[in-house]
Amino acid sequence: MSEAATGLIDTRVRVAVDTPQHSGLTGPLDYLSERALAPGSLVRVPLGKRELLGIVWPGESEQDTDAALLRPILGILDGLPPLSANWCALVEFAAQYYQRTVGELALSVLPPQLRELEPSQLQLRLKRVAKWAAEQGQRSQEESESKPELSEAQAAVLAELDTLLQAPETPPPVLLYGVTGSGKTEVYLRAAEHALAAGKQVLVLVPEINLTPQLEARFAARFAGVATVSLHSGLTPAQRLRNWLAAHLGEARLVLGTRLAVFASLPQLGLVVVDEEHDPSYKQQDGARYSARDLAVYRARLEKVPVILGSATPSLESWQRAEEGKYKRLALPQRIGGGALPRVRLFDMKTLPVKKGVMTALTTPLLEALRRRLERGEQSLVFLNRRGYAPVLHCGECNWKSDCPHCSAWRVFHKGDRTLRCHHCGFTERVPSACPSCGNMDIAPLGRGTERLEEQLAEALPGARVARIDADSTKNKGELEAQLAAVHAGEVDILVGTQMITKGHDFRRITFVAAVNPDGALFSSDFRAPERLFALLMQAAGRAGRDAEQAARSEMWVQTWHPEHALYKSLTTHDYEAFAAQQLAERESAGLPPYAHLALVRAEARSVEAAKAFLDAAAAWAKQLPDARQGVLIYPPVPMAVARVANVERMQMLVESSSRGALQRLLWQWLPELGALKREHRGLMRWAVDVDPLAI
Ligand SMILES: Nc1ncnc2c1ncn2[C@@H]1O[C@H](COP(=O)(O)OP(=O)(O)OP(=O)(O)O)[C@@H](O)[C@H]1O
Ligand SMILES: [Zn+2]
Repeated sequence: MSEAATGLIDTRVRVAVDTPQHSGLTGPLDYLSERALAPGSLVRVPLGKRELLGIVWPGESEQDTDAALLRPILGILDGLPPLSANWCALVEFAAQYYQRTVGELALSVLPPQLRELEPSQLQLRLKRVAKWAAEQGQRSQEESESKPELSEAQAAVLAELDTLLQAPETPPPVLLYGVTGSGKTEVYLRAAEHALAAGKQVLVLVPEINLTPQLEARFAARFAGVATVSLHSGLTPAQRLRNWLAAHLGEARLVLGTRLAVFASLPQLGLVVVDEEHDPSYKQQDGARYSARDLAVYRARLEKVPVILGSATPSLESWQRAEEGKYKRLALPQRIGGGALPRVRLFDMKTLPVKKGVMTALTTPLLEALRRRLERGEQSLVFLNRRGYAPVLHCGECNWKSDCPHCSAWRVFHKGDRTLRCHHCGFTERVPSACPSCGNMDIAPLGRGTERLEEQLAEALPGARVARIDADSTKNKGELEAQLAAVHAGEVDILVGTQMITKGHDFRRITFVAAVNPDGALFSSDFRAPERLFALLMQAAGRAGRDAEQAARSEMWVQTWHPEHALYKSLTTHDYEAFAAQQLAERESAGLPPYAHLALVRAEARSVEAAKAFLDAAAAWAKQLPDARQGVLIYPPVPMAVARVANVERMQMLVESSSRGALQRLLWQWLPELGALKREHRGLMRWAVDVDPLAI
């Protein structure tokens, strides 16, 4: 030890650490080590007065700094194989593309517990993982469920996949475009089976935690004896570390997870699947605002493995790439067993007799339709994308409304626990018994959310078993599983819920789906709102008639004031392709993604003026960069849709270019300056950049 210490202490290593943003340190830092360390090794290093976890980063250290100024590393997490070069390359790309530092991103995607682990604790964890893997292996393959016979379309898709896999070059990303209920999951299972049999690890991404149990069960049933782990934010820190280690050590062969799983360490990765690839949840909304779908594609290319993006309503970005031939499109145009998609009926709200006051969502014809299903013993699903009892409470005397004192938003009335709750900042109070402004006792809810809809349905249809699934009804662990199980078991007649119930679930008994108030998104200022609405309604429709025997009489009911709208016309014919073509044409003529590339620079401050002053100054600085600004347009700052949250004013500035490269070049030169600029703007609290933002 002492010999090595004297002889080799000056071996330089580059280490990625999570340096605080204000430190101005952006790249990996140089340290001294007693011995050369493989890139990807985990080490403990000093930074200021602290001791941090770091990753030995690939690449050359800066030889010109004086070795006497460098500090030695403090320890090595022995027994842990290094992170692969591909993993480091993925993180490096993501950090660059989304404008973060490598160290920050790398450390933020590792399980948090890894940071505090003593070497002795690590040894213990490693032993436990080995034991867990041995137990998993004991279930015999024979316990696996039998495989269904493939439909013709599934077989054709798999044959094409096979050809792609056998070609010598890296396969292009595959866009699996399959209508709802067409058996996309079976394709994932078969593709996974191939990869597993070839000794590879498989990564499957799903958009939301609430879809993981169902998928986990399907994979577990098919692959008994194959060590499987999940990775998502609902795990305890200990579970997350264990699962991450299992994947990193190659013990877990199958990894299922939400967006953060795209960064799982998978030394033998052989296949990536992104289910419901259009889903907005794949975009991280704070910190490094990455798109897990896009990174999955990047990672697959890096590792030279196939990636399957599956959806009934692909994102327009992916669809466009398939149209250009950059992605290989494989289609499953029919439902399994020949079941039809539900007939879509647009109900024109204008045909209702005009009455004073709030319109009811439960129109007489809708109640009739629900009653018919009840009589036949069939299930219905009623979809409303707004939770709570009513979005606002209102006083008819003085016009008081339940606004949030801290946000530019209403507080939502939750009847169950008699609270007024702000869905933006969380500010919660008990419902006042009289108007806080004039004392009038008669304050009334305006509009409706799922809670009220549930109540009204139960009143209007006595005897019907009505259940509600939304973020409020599923707060506690196990509630969602229990509620879904009740639906599957036929213990529910009418299921009310938010978009949570429209995605992915393989409900077998539902023959009727109603969207009671979907118009809101038609006229939104966000150019992606129609795309999201269309996908949501197609997904919702997709929950009906999944059992081929009932498919013929399955129906979707859409209550709208705008039945003539092109979006609804495409919905009635289940014509995603027509909708996509129309939207893409609009986007092209308006110069919007995927024909242009966007970034948002956001600022948060105590006052509107401070936020605006910072963004104005930032824009002025960028205008001095003639080279970088080539072909890049910077728009004036505007308030965000919800301008004030928790007493913070939020503004944003759109940056646009038809060239991804030009946009990236500008951001690279520009953003490092904003740190210095922030110091000159005292009122500014935070700024951030969102590359490829989803919501504008
Ligand atoms: N080849 C097959 N033979 C019999 N049943 C099948 C076959 N393939 C899939 N299924 C069944 O068909 C149903 C629908 O399949 P799946 O849930 O995979 O559809 P999907 O395309 O993922 O739909 P969604 O987009 O709505 O999630 C499932 O119950 C599945 O078990
Ligand atoms: Zn609030």
